[in-house]
Formats: sequence, C-alpha cells, structure tokens
Amino acid sequence: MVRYAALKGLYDLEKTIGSGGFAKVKLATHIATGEKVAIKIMDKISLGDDLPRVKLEVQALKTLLHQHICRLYQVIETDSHYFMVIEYCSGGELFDHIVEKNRLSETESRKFFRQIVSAVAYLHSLGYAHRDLKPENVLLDREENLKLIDFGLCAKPKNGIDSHLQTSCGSPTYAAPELILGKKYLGSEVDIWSMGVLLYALLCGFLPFDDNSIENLYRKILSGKYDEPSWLSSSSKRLIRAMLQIDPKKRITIQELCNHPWITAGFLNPVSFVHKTNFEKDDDVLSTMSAICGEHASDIWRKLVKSDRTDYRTATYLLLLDRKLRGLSLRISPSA
Ligand SMILES: COc1cc(O)cc(Nc2ccc(C(=O)Nc3ccc4c(c3)C[NH2+]CC4)cc2)c1
Repeated sequence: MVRYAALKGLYDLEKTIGSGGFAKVKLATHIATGEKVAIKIMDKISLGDDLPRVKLEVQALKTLLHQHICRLYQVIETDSHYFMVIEYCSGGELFDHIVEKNRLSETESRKFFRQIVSAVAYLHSLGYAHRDLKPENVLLDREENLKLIDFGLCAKPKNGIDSHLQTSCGSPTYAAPELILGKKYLGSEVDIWSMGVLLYALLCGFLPFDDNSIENLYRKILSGKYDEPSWLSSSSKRLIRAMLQIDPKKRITIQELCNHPWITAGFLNPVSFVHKTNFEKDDDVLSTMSAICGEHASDIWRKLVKSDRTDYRTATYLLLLDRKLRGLSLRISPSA
C-alpha cells in the first residue's frame, strides 16, 4: 500500500474503488471518527494541463450543498499530489445497479430520476453545468439515494448558465448533437440531453445511441433516432422524446422537466431543491469536538464558518454530523 505522508494520522488508505484518467479513488477511513471516505488522488505531473480543472472542481464543490451531490470534505495539496476527500457512497455506481437488474421498473427509475433532476436543477440555478452526466457519474449511498459525482468537466460560464460554451467534453455516448458538431452550446441544454440518455438507460437497460465505431455513433446521435422498446409507457416515451430533441431550442427545459407529468406521477409535488448556503450548526457535534481539542465550541464553529470548508476540521465536523444523522454515537479517538 503506497503511503502518503500528507495523510498520516488523518486517513488510513484501503482498496482502490475507482480509477480513470489522471486520478485514482481509494476507500479510506477518517481515523478520528472511524468513518469511511473516498479519496481521489491526483498526481500533479500526470494532471498536466488539466491542473486548472481540479481547482475549478474544488471551487464548484465547495459551494454545492445538496443531498444528491456527493460531498467534498477536505482537500489536501502537496508539491506532488492533490487529495480530494469525498463522501463515500457504499452502493457504488448506478451503472452497476442497472446492469445487475437488467433494467429498472418505471417506479424505481422515477425515484432515482427525480433525485438527479433535483441535483441538476440546483446546479443550473447556481449557474453550473455538469457536462458529463452518465450512470458512471451517479453513485448510490447506503440508503440507495443518488449522489452526483465528478465535476471535473463542470462549467460555470462567466456570463451565467445561459451563455454559450464551446469546449467539447464528456463521453460521446451521452453527448448532445450540438456538442459533437462542435457548435456553441448551452451547458443547461446539453445536460438535459445527457439526462435523456440516462433516463433511457434506467428504463431500458441499454443505450439509445451505441456503436463501436465513433462515426456510426455520431451518425446515430445526429439522426436522433432510437428504439422505443415495447415495455416503455407512452408517458415515458413522450418524456424521453422531449429530452432527446436534436434541436436544443425544442428540448424540454429543466423547469418543465421538474413539473413533467411522468416526473410527478405518484408524487405530491414537482421536483424541487433547497438553496443551502451553509451547513447547519450542531451543538452535540461541536461539544464532542471541543471535548477532544480543548477549544470552546463557539470558537470551533466560528473557525468552521470562516474556513474555506476544505480543511480537516470541516471534514471531522461533517463526518460527525453524518454519524449523528444516522443515530450513531459521536466519538473521536484522541489520537486525532
Ligand atoms: C464529488 O465527488 C466526486 C468528485 C470527483 O471528481 C470524483 C469522484 N469520484 C468517485 C468515484 C467513485 C467513488 C466511489 O465511492 N466508488 C465506489 C463506492 C463503492 C463501491 C464501488 C465504487 C464499487 N464496488 C461496490 C462498492 C467515489 C468518488 C467523486
């Protein structure tokens, strides 16, 4: 097991649970609380020109507080590496969950899809676009709630979500026609297309556009033609068609999506989200931390609110808060 001095005494690294590109993700234990976390380890040399993306992602994640967006607890930077300490989602990738069940029922698909729509609506309301929405970038936590991950490609256009982007990014299979044509596009519109592909994958268990050759794949995407298996209800067919519109101006908007009949069927209300600007103050957690580190709870809270929210104190506070919300004891091992 590779040892990193920067993690010594803070986190015990365990097995690798994800890898891709210039990063690997390892399971780890936050020693002070015993809580599991995921640590995305990036080597600065192999990051190369992608280095600015890490800072963009960290900046985005620090402001994104939503129950269906994977939480960033801490960032550790050394001369050679970045470590992103992230909420551990023990259910793994939504992709594997779909494969395991072949395809999901309309009810289960709706439960999951409402959570994704809530996270993306929240993201767009803050001026961000994800730009790489796919089942591999959606994890399940222990209660089978969804968590959106990997904001390495997310963009916050300087003139707001309605200003055009140009960078071609994301996986071709989920990419909107205007994106693969290299046209100027709106982040919000390409996210809607990718969510259409995601919803299709949930309900069908396979992809609407798929081909081993990239030219054939592009041709299929640009045609906008895909199979509609017999088990799809007419309501789900209508929704998928509204999302997989080739012309982005004809595509359903995120607001219309939140209120779509297929989305609200069986639920009392449309999809919504809460704009949380800060994490809640919890006196039990603060007094637990105060008992160990000797500082007054009020001083700990003041430092937390003032901090850039990616330090060890923040990680310890949030992990203890998670434990409390799950009804577990609040304990910190003194070695912390
Ligand atoms: C904000 O969250 C992020 C941001 C980012 O840039 C990258 C990631 N990447 C992750 C990828 C995977 C996991 C993860 O926990 N994967 C996982 C968890 C449990 C299991 C597996 C994978 C696979 N076997 C079953 C159990 C965590 C972060 C996140």
